[in-house]
Amino acid sequence: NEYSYADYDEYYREYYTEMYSTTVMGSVKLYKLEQEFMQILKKSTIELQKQINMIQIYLKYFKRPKCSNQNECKKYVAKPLNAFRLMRRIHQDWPQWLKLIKSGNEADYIKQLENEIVPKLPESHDMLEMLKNLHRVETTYGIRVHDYANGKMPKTQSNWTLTVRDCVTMGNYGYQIHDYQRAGMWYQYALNQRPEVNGESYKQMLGDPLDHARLKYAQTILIHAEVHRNEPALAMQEIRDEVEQVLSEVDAKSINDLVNDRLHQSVTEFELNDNQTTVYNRYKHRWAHMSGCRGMFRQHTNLVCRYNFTTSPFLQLAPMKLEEISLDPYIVQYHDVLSDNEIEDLKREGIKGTMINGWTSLKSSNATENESRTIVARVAIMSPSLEIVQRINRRIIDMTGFNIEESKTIQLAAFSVGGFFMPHYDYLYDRLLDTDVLKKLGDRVASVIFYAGDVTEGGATNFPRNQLVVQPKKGSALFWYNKFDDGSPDPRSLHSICPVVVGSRWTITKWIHQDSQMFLQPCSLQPSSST
Ligand SMILES: O=C(O)CCC(=O)C(=O)O
Ligand SMILES: [Fe+2]
Repeated sequence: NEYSYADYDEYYREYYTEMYSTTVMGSVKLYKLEQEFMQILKKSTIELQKQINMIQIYLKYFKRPKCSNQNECKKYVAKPLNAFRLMRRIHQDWPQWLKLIKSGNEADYIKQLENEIVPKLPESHDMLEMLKNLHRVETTYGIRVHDYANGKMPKTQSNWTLTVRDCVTMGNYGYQIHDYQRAGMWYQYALNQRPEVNGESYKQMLGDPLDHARLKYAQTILIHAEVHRNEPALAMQEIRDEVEQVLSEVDAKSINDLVNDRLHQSVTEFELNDNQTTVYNRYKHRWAHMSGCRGMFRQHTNLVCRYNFTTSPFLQLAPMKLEEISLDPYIVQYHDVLSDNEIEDLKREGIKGTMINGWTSLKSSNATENESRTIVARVAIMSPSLEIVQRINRRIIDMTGFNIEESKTIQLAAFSVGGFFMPHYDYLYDRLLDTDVLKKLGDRVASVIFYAGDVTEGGATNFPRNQLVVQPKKGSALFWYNKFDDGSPDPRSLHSICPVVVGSRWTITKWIHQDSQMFLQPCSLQPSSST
């Protein structure tokens, strides 16, 4: 399988290009870029002001009596020196003034904007990725638009408010992906906002967002109603085309009447159907994933915390705090297994190396240009030659008793807001075992996830089939089996990651492969043997 350069280019872009939207660092870069932009704009006002001052002086100083008819003009130029001065000014001075005015276009600040800001602007796929992330948080947690726009997350309050333009953009995204329920709520919210301070000036420059929102809202109302009346009869896109066609033919007043009528109802039809249109309810596991993320699983009690002394000789000296999350299937969380310093070392090395985009799925061979794949995290595959990686591998051996001789890399992942993973199995079974590396290593019998940080809100590891969620806790590690002792896959190991709501989520993933374990006793970890 050799890559041509063209393929490699594509590969490079897909996996290596850092987007602003997918990491906190990316957002920091954007924040700095905006500050730079503001600096340059500030400079531009000074330069422009200078120019304005000069022009005003010119206008004042060279003020002439206005000649409103032929005779008056004649009278002025009849004085010979006036004619001379007129000639001289126009011949000598005016070109200079023209130059001054034109120089505005070559001003430093414009060059700076072009050279330093424009090349760094985010592209539309970057913006799209961010909208996907926000939409995922919104729909997974069922956050109301009013709350979202005011930073009120299910568990934490953040200090932000979205502007009308922000809300219309959220609406447009919903509309674009056929989520008319969310689109309707965002448009409605935007249209109900009081006019912004300086709104008129913004409108002049950026256009009136509400003009557009009014029409979109009307379209959304009709599409939403039609979709619910008529679900299987027409495809979404057909309904949309039809509604857009109909509304392009009616007068503005009818649209306004429709919009105004709806706007003043306090609870809209959109809100009433809260979980009908999200994609999640079409799939059982997706639904369970969402329930878990929303905190709807029952609480598990009767489990214990204890110290693990037994897995390795080392543990007899430094036992690990172990919390049983579930006995069957066996899922445990080790606490305080990574120190803050180790975490810092690891992140530093990870960031220093190459981080690549972690995608939701492999690119299918018949993928079209804008296939709906999503970046879930930035990932670094870290080499076992690094001291910190050796330490962590040592820790994994101590914790689990497994042999990881053959696969000593570890994977660092950074998820930013919206970062997630849909329910999946870590075992490959017969899926990818035909690749050389995996043939050698064997399937992934067990998985270890270290939490390299706390997450302010969201980001739980979710086991939908067991109705269990585990919130990341800095320095702790989660361990579970993906397969039964006989090597057959355990479907209860299905797991997912709830979207990050606030903050970022750092983890280290280690898959424990089958073949190194041939001569070990995986059942030594069963709770019966260690209590
Ligand atoms: O980070 C987690 O909680 C789980 C990660 C995961 O499922 C994976 O890397 O396979
Ligand atoms: Fe996984």
